[in-house]
Amino acid sequence: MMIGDSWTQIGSTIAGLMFTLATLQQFFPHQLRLSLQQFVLASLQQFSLVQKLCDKFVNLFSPYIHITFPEYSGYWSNQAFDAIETYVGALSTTKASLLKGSLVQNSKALVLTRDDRKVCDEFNAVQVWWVLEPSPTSSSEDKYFQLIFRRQHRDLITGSYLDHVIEQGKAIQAKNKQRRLYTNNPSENWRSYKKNLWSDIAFESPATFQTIAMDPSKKEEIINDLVSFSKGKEYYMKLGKPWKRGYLLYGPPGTGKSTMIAAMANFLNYDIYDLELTTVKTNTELRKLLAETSSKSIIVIEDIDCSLDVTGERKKGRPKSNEKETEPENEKTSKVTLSGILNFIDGTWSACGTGRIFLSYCSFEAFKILAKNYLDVDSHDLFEKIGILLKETEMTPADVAENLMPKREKKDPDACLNSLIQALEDAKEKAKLKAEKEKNIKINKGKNMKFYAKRLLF
Ligand SMILES: Nc1ncnc2c1ncn2[C@@H]1O[C@H](COP(=O)(O)OP(=O)(O)OP(=O)(O)O)[C@@H](O)[C@H]1O
Ligand SMILES: [Mg+2]
Repeated sequence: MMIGDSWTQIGSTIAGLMFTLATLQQFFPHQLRLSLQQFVLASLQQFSLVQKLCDKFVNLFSPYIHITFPEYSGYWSNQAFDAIETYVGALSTTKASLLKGSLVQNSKALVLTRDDRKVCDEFNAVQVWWVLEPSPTSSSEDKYFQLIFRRQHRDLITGSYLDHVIEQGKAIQAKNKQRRLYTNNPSENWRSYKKNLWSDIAFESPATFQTIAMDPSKKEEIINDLVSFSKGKEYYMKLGKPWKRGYLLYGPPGTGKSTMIAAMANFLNYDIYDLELTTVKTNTELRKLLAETSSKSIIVIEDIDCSLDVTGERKKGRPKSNEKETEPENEKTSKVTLSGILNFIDGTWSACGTGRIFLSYCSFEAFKILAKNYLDVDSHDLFEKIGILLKETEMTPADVAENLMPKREKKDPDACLNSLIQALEDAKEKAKLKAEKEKNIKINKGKNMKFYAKRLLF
C-alpha cells in the first residue's frame, strides 16, 4: 500500500470522528458545544501540520520520487499534461484489454487508448509508474498525472525519459490530428479583435511519396532530405540558423508539383499554408501573415514568378547600417517584393543542395510507378513499346495517369495500356506536325526577309 493511501484512511477516520462529535453536540449545552467545536478545529489544524511534516519526513527517506503534472497551469491547459495523456494512453494499447475509443474534434480517425488509471512504463530498463488522479484542490473534474520512480534514477527520468515522453506524445498527437489547409484572407477582411488572417479547411489529399511518379533515386534523395530536416531542430539551432527549409518546385503543368507538396505534408504530418501573393499588398502584411502560421507547417507560394513584382525590388540597394530600413513611399499600394520573400526565407534556398526540384515529363521509370498505382501491374508486353514512345514524345504524368485510369469498373490493363499507346502516338504525330509548321513559318519568314531586302536594294 502506498503512503498516500494510509493518509486517505486517516483522513476518513477523522471525518468520521467529526460526524460523531457533531451528532453528540446536539445533546450538550451551548457552552460545551462551542468548546467541542474549538477542540475539533484545533485538532484538525494540528493534524494538517503533522501531515505536512510527515510528508516531508517520508519524502526525505522514501525510495520513490513523485512528480505531478496538473491538467491546467493557471487558466491555461498544460501542454505537458496533454502530451503525457497521449503518451500514456498509447502505451501498449496492443496488449491492454481495457480500451477507450474517442473521436474528438480535429482528430482524423477513431483513437484507441488504454483506459487504466495506473500504467507502468520502462525506459532504459528502468521502471516508472504513471497514475492519473482527480485534482484534490479543484471542485471541477480537473486531473493530474503523477510520475513515480525510484530516487536513484532521478537524472535519467527527469532528463531523457521526460523528453522522450513529451516528444513521443506530441508526435502521436500530430499523427492523429486532422491536418488543415489554410489560405490567406485579403487584409480588408482582417479584424483586430479576431485573428482571421487565414481561413482553413480539412486537408485530405491522399498523395504519398509511394504514389508519386518520378525517378526513384531523386525521390529517395528528397525523402532523406526531409527526414534529416525534420529531425534537425537542434542542429539548426547549433548553427544559429532558423529551422526552415525552402524548395523551389518547377516544371510544366501536370508534372506533379502540387502532388509533391501534398505528399510532403502527409509524410511530415504538417499543415499547409497556401499563400496567395496577389492578395498581399505589402511586405508588412506578408510578415503579419507569416507570423500567424504555426510551426511544423509547409508554406506554399504558387506561381511565385507570376505573382511577384520583381521590379518592386529594393532599387537603392541595401540600407546602410545606420539607416533604418523604410518601406517604399507607395507601400500602401505596391505588392510584395522579392526581397520581402527572401528575408523570410533567410537564404535557405541557396544553402541547400536539393532545394531545386525539377518535375519533368513522364519518364519510363515514372510510368512504371503509375502503372503499378493505377493498374497494379509491374510488367507487361506493351511496356517496351511505351518506353520507346515516352522517349520520343513529351507527355506529363497527369496525361499518362488520365490514360491509365480504367474506364470500366473492372481493371483491364491491356485496354488501358493500348489507350496510352494510342495517346502517345497521337501526341507524337501532333508534335511532328507542329514542328513542321514552325519550320515552314521560319522558312517563309526567311524568304520574305530576302524579298524585302531585294526591294530595298533596288
Ligand atoms: N509525378 C506525378 N505522380 C503521380 N501523379 C501525378 C504526377 N504528376 C501529375 N500527377 C497526377 O496529375 C494530377 C495533376 O498534377 P499536379 O496538380 O500535381 O500538377 P502540377 O505540376 O501542380 O500542375 P500545375 O503547374 O498546373 O499546378 C494530380 O492530381 C495527379 O493525379
Ligand atoms: Mg499545381
